[in-house]
Amino acid sequence: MINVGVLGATGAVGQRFVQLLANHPWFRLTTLTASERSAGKRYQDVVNWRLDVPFPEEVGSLVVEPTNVSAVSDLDIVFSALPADIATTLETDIAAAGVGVCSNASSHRMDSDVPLVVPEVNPDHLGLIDVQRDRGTDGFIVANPNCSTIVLCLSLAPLMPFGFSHLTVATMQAISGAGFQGIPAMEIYDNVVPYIGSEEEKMEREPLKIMGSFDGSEIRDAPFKVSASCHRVPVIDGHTMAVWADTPAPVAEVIEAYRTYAPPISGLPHLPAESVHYTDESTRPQPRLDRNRGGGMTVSVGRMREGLRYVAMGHNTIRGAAGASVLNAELIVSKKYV
Ligand SMILES: NC(=O)C1=CN([C@@H]2O[C@H](COP(=O)(O)OP(=O)(O)OC[C@H]3O[C@@H](n4cnc5c(N)ncnc54)[C@H](OP(=O)(O)O)[C@@H]3O)[C@@H](O)[C@H]2O)C=CC1
Ligand SMILES: N[C@@H](CC(=O)OP(=O)(O)O)C(=O)O
Repeated sequence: MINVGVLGATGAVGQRFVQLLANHPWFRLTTLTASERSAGKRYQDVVNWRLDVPFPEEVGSLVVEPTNVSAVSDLDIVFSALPADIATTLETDIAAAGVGVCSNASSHRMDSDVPLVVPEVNPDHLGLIDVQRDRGTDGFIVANPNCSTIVLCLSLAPLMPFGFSHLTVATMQAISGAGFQGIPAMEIYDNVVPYIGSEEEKMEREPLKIMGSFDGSEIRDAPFKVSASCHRVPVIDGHTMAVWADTPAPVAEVIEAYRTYAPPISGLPHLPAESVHYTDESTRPQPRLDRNRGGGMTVSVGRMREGLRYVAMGHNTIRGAAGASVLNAELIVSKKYV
């Protein structure tokens, strides 16, 4: 068993980490951290458990640690669900102390030596860990992308062989994406908010790195352009997006590619049976009906039309956040980096 911890374990993403790690077959969850407000108390006494799954009693008596290097320096891997401003320095310091950091935070995603990984899409980018280790530490940072970016990139995986030069995407993002304190009920109930700070910029640049090529020392960006418009909608979990790609590929061939898509990895506990599920139903995918497919790890795609136009949807705090990091860690272990 590999000893792991969660930074920011009381938050929206932190709770998902705890859900996924409490009974993990490879990882032993020994350490939970949060802010000074929560430190020193038992997790079950301090966490306001808001997930739609039962509280994992087995970790309830763990005492929450303050979030600092010494709290986690004897672990093999830490999962970071910290606000980005806190993650920036802390993740670097933890990696320098010899610990592997699998991060949800946006702080290091675009660093040239940090792999930005979706395991089914760019598992080879983990080679950047060796570039980080050339600096003389066993520790490393591996980031997972923004939650909307992950759903978009998985939905693109079967489409890549057809080629395109310009993507347009309009998102409908769940309120859990803003964190537990993120958006007041009075703003989102009976409403749509057509702005999410920095989200469009992330969706426009992260896919180019993820879909880029790795030559053993650096990533060369993929040669397409993304135009994004991001919107908050009154859905609890599940980011939906309408996508337009400028390819003349025949719809029937594209749908067949989705149906037969097989990722280049296997044998990881959180790899779902289907990473991308194509549905023929004209009113799907829908967040309420489809977000828990594959334990929340499957991205659902439908409404493929000439143009090429389609709709994609994925669970933002599982596939888009905690589940993405856990799958990254499983890939890291399977490739013997830990
Ligand atoms: N929500 C989502 O869908 C996604 C979120 N992310 C990213 O994941 C990270 C966490 O987001 P989310 O879970 O939504 O945020 P939340 O606000 O729900 O949780 C924040 C967590 O960080 C802790 N924390 C806050 N301030 C400090 C501090 N000064 N020192 C140490 N710990 C602190 C909190 O502890 P306490 O309870 O004690 O205050 C809590 O555990 C962010 O970087 C976010 O951008 C990434 C992808 C998707
Ligand atoms: N901004 C995303 C969630 C998030 O925190 O993204 P990032 O990890 O890129 O900061 C949303 O609101 O749905």
